[in-house]
Amino acid sequence: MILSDSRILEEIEKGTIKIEPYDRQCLGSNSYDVHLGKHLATYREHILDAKKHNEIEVFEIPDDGFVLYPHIFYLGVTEEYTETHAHVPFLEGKSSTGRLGIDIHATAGKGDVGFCGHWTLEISVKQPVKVYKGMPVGQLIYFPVEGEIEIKYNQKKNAKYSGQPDRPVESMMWKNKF
Ligand SMILES: Nc1ccn([C@H]2C[C@H](O)[C@@H](COP(=O)(O)OP(=O)(O)OP(=O)(O)O)O2)c(=O)n1
Repeated sequence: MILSDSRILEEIEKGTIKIEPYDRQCLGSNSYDVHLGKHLATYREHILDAKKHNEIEVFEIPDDGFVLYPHIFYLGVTEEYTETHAHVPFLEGKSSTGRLGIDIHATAGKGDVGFCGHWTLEISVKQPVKVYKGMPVGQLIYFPVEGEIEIKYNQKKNAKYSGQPDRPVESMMWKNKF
């Protein structure tokens, strides 16, 4: 089951879903449109190492847009800060974004109950494409959860991406023990 527009509105009123900034126009029949924040980032090194802290270079998208290229992997961020306290939020692309050859996540679309923060986007493109800050880029959908959650994401000690700021956040895989 996915929450409908009226159910998303009810949860916003209850405070179990928070979306800031919020605009009623962005609420679809069963999703909420999120927008590209003003910062993008790329990794400093060409060869990444899953055991190491790979650092990123953050830069601002100029007012007249920024061209993304297929051979470069970008991290982006949603303009929206969200909190989801009782449902599982999923970040999906928009069809209009997909039709421009833009993927907004590499493998992780699922969020966690209790996630609070801006969403980091894992962006790759099929052909060069100019993007703009504030453009609609994805949509959040919400699934009800079966059963009690023992520990919500924002209560977990080792949650790596809790409270993400309005800038892209690099992989914290290096914090995993393996
Ligand atoms: N494209 C995405 C997908 C998820 N998230 C956020 C919402 C999730 O609640 C949080 C953690 O996502 P995962 O559980 O997939 O991440 P990890 O398992 O790598 O991290 P952790 O060990 O902290 O759970 O990151 C994000 O910012 N951007």
